[in-house]
Amino acid sequence: MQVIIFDDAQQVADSAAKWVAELINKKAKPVLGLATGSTPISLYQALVKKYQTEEISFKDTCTFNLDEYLGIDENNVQSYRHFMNTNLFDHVDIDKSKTFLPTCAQGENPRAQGLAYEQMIKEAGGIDLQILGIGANGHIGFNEPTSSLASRTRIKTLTQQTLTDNSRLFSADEFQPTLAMTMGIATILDARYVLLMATGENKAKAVKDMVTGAVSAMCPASALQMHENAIVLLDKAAASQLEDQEYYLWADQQNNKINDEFGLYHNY
Ligand SMILES: N[C@@H]1[C@@H](O)[C@H](O)[C@@H](COP(=O)(O)O)O[C@@H]1O
Repeated sequence: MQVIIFDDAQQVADSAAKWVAELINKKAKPVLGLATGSTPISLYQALVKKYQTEEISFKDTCTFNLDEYLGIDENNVQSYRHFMNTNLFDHVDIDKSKTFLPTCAQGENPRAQGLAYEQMIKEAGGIDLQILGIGANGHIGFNEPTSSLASRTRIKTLTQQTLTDNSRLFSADEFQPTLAMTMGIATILDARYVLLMATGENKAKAVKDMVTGAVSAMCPASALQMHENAIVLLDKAAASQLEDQEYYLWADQQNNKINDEFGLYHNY
C-alpha cells in the first residue's frame, strides 16, 4: 500500500487527476472504476478542466461505478447516475453508452443483476484503475462492515451509520434508500490499480484502521492491504491518526523520482 500525504484536499484531487490522466493517455481503451460521495467531486472538477484544456479525452474510456441505490430512477437527483452525469459525464466527451452503474430497477432480480455486472466488467477487460472514497466506518463502495472480503457485486443493506452520514444529502421530505447494489470487495480487488482518496478529520480513524489495522471484514477498506497496487491519497487531517507519517512522506519523495523517470504505472 502506497500512502501519500498532501497538505490539503485540493492537492489530493490534483494528484488523483494525474493518475487518471496518465491512464487515459496511455491506454487505447481505458476502463475506469468510478466512485460517488463528496470526496471525488474535486477530482471530477480537475478532470473536466483537463478535458477543457485538451490534456485528456474520454472518447475511448469505458467506466463502471462502484454502486447505485436499489430501484432508483436515473432521473432521480439522488441517483448515482445523476451524480455522475452532473459531476463528470455531461462535461466531457465520454460516450454515455459506455458508462455503467450496477443498477437494479423495481422488480428486477438483484442477484441476477449483480452477476450481469460482474460479467460486463469481465467483458470490458477488467478495471484498470478504480477510484475509491472511504466511509467513516471503513466501508468502500457500499461494502459495509461484516462484508465478505470475497464478495462480488450484490445487494447490500446499509448500516445506520452510513444512513446517518449520508442523510445530509437528502432533504426532510425526500426518501432515503436503505438498500443498494455495490461491487463487492473481491470485485474491487480485481482492479489493476486502486486509488483511494480520503480527506478530513472524520475519516482519520477509518484511514488508520485501513492502513495499519488488521485485515478484517469489520474494516472493509483494510482488504486493500492485500492489493498489489493500492495507492492511498490523504490530506493531513485524514492522515492525522497514522503513526508513521514521516516515513510515508520520505518514501513518497523516493517514489517520485522513480515516477518521474518511468511513469506511474508498471503493468500495462
Ligand atoms: N457509497 C459511497 C462511498 O463510495 C463513499 O466513499 C462514501 C464516503 O462519502 P464521502 O466522500 O461523501 O465522505 O459514501 C458513500 O456511502
